[in-house]
Amino acid sequence: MNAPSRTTASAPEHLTGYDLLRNPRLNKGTSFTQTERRALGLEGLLPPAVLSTELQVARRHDEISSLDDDLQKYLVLSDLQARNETLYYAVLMSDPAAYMPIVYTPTVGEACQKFGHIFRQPRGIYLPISARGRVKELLSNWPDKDVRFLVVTDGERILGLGDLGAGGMGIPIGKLSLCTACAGVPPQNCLPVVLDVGTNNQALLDDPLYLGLRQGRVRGDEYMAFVEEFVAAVQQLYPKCCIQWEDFGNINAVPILERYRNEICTFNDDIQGTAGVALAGILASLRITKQKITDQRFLFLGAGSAATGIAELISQAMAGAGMDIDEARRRNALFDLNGLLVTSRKDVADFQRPFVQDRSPISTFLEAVRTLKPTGIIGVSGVPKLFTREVIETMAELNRRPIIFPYSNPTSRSEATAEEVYRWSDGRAIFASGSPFPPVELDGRKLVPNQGNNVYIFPAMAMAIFATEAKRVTEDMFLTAAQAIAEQVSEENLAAGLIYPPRERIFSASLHVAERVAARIFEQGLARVPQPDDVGALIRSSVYRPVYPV
Ligand SMILES: O=C([O-])CC(=O)C(=O)O
Ligand SMILES: [Mg+2]
Repeated sequence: MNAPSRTTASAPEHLTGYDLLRNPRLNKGTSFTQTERRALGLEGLLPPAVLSTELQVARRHDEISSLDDDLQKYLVLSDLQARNETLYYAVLMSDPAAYMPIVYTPTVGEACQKFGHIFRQPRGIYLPISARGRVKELLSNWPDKDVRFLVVTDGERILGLGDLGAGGMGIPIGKLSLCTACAGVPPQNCLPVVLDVGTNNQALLDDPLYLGLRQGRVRGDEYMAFVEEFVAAVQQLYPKCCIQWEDFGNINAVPILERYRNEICTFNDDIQGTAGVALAGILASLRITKQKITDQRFLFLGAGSAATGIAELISQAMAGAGMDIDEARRRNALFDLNGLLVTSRKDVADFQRPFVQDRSPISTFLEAVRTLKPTGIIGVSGVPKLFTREVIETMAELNRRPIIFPYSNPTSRSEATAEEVYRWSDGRAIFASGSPFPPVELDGRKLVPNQGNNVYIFPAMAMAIFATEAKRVTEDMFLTAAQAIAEQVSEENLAAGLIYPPRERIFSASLHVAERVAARIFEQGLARVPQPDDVGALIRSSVYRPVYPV
């Protein structure tokens, strides 16, 4: 059944001629009909042929596939977004598996690194800390007045690439493109934001083309006051808006989430979204190994907020299966630059404490694997190549089907490649990486690597929140999302080692997740709309489709 669905909003004002062609939300390019051209003063401004959306999509597809440089493809797509928003989404949604690696990881990482050098047209809101006291005024310049989903970064930890300052804007833009393309959140309700508090990246500070504030990062009380002003302004201007925090350094990510999670509708994607996708992958892996979650032990490479976020959600799932929560947390060990996090270490932060092991220090990751005998290792270090041959071989000796998740992004930061992990484990590893890898041939078998990326979570979460006007985002919603992803993996997929729904089907998979999460939001009494009889129909009727306004 086709529920009525939202398309691009039609013009409140009646634009004509070039004003219409230059309005990306209303522009149809060569798809304007003869009647529209006559009525809207477009005759003569367009070549005479009228093309269907399908042909327009095919034209862009041909153009993009003829380019061999991914950054060029990224630029073609972002120019399209600035020119014809409907067509941009029609292109992305026509082949998400092909276009995600361009508008998202890994290519978006390069776009952020080169931001000042490739800048063309503005998108989103830039809030420099020099505008403290006027944040609401700046935010009010955004043309859309019903912002319901906002992704914000301060650029300090962009993927695994580090501090990219204002160049981090590429991330909120890319994440929100996927909220629309993968789960149908209407673009007119989305807002990308950068909090520009300076950068400590000297190469950027020395680059004449750098576009952010040319100063070191502001920290401490002044920083928090700026964040506070931002949150208050968002609350006043857009009372139904959810704030997604993205790619903040640990030093701010953890306190910001703690400060606001019980006050407003908000979540941190790197902590909670990544946790959801990791747990989903583990739940599906257990369907392959026929083991229980309470029999698992995980060792994390990296002990930042992504690691503790995943470790905590796994612990909650173990506790849900009957295990004591403290015992569950001890089954998730963290390893960082200074070794295993053990009780005798003096440099443990509060957010890491639940996972600290009561044993003697271990200084190498290989030794930690040998001693703790994990069933799975998860890489969230941002440092490439740390899952060495010995580490993978040891995991394969310890486990018939070792779980190996090098999650760091982009591809250049992955703890191991798919090919390495499959080769060193004789094809037995259950592998998922944050950024995509191509299929691997091993002894005549074709192995298809999984992409364990929070893209399976945050667009669906955004849609559930949008449709229900949720008041809060709870851990329980991420547990539900993880289960809703894992339950969609077919037996046939599992037999081929696949632990996530195929990316080709990410739209329908996300709508399923959104429906399950929305149902949970109603159950928890967190919705601000009346509970419908059919939550699926509510989701479907909230979904944006890339169809031109009539
Ligand atoms: O953006 C991605 O691909 C996943 C993510 O949140 C990160 O690595 O920070
Ligand atoms: Mg991120």
